Amino acid sequence: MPTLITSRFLLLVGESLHMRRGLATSRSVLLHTSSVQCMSQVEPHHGSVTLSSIGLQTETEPRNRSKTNKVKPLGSPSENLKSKGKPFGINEKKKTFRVVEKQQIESAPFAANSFSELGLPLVLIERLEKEGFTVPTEVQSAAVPTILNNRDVIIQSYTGSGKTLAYLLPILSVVGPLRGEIGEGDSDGGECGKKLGIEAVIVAPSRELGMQIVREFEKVLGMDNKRAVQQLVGGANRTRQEDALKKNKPAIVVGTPGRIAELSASGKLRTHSCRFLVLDEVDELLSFNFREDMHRILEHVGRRSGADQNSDSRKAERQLIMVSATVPFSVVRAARSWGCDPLLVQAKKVAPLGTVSPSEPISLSQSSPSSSPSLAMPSPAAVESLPPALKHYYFVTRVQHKVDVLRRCIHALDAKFVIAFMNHTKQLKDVVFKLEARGMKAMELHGDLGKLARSTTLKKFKNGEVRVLVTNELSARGLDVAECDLVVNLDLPTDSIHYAHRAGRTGRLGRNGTVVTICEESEVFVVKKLQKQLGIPIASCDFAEGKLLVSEEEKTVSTSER
Ligand SMILES: Nc1ncnc2c1ncn2[C@@H]1O[C@H](COP(=O)(O)OP(=O)(O)OP(=O)(O)O)[C@@H](O)[C@H]1O
Repeated sequence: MPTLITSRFLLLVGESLHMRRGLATSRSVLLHTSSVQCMSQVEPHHGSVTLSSIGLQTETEPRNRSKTNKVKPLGSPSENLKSKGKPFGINEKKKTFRVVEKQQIESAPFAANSFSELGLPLVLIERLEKEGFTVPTEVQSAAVPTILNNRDVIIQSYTGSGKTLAYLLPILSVVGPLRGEIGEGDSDGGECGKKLGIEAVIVAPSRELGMQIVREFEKVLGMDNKRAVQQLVGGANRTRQEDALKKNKPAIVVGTPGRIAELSASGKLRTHSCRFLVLDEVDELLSFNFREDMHRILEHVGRRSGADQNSDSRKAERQLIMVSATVPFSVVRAARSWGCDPLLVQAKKVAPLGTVSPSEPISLSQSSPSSSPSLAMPSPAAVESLPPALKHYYFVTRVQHKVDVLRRCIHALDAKFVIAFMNHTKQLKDVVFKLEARGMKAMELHGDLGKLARSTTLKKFKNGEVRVLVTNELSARGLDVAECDLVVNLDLPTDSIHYAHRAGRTGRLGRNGTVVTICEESEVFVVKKLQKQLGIPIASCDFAEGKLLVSEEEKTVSTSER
């Protein structure tokens, strides 16, 4: 064990805002607590890859959709391509944007200068501005024009990079009360006041994520238009949801696979004429757990009843949008089989899916019995699942000291919003009890809790009443708490995909964030494998005088491994 600040261990906390992802220098800087700043300016961007730059300019109408967009978006992407040459723009001047106090945006992923460059209707841009969204992120800059071009897509970009708005905006451009030209200002949501039925179905793997997506829609729609979107999540009162569907006639529904499939099977949710099907966290949705429900959804949403199952018409009826930070090859296969000439949209790249082969996974390599983490090599694509500003460390301790290390870690980093992940629900309570006994406000969040308890806990965490959220995989995907500054793995995640999603709860939208894995000596080899597989440095840490020390040797090793 190191003595205080030896040559082997250098102080870590708040160390270098410039040290990113293994670019560590051998400096030893002593700083207290995490850096605290309020606003940041985004540096001019280096430009993004455009449809034209990859030769997709002419592929504006890849299929014969039965429901083509009636409205040509203002300054549509194809026009932009011709007239400007750089449709998604290169920042020429510095931009400011809203950030949560006490956090700094280090590497904001903004590409275009404004949302108006993306071909969105004016009314929608005005709404965005009102809500403080002025500059699109890179993935939004790439995805919005591609989706407006009627293309089926897989959107893959790291956690917290704004993938929700990346699909929400093109949908709201052509569906619901904010849609362009014909429908502008028509709060009925339909041409000449006529309701068009459900036009977009968004599927998410958990209630929490479903509700979060609904809130994002509501934020953009505004108070007056909130009814255009309805949540259909499991655990909530089904009859009430059915009544609301009848009464409000929403254009967009967001829900979990079970509830959507259930309502669809009972005939209460008519989605045959639906134009958009979005699968958020698609790799999770395609897992075994959701197989039957997802099959029903993929078969029925956006398909006319009686349509020939074997014909291509099932593909032509709807636009399929798949979204995740981690896209294993199984998702590529599903996109090819359920979509029509899908494109892969990443932050700086739009490419045909045909270019992706099983040996080149888009993102993290899929763990399978035959591919142990040790065999997985780091790839540039794997890095794209994790926010660039994240720092990763691990502590070695005995199992009975884990909670104490967690507590000391929180103090050392002065972390205010902490998510601690465990694998077994039963042990969450114990951790909460121990933290509370030491005066640290903590609460548990897991699937065994009722809907009300879950949402109350989440609310308390978000508004700062609770400092530590002790949870399991339920919170690993999609959960957006901008202020979350520390993620702790009290139990090791099962694989690198789970590590990436857990880690992604911090460092959202370019903010700083720290991920600490607390493990036993016998588990260190797993951390090393994760490090290799993800292509990131995960440095060993210890405490000294209440501060975190990082092993300089480990940092060097990690850096060279990348
Ligand atoms: N252009 C933007 N300007 C400012 N804030 C934005 C912008 N786009 C998205 N955000 C905000 O960034 C946060 C993260 O967005 P979002 O949850 O969509 O990320 P994500 O990529 O889907 O993450 P995950 O992979 O974890 O689900 C949200 O709070 C969202 O409101």
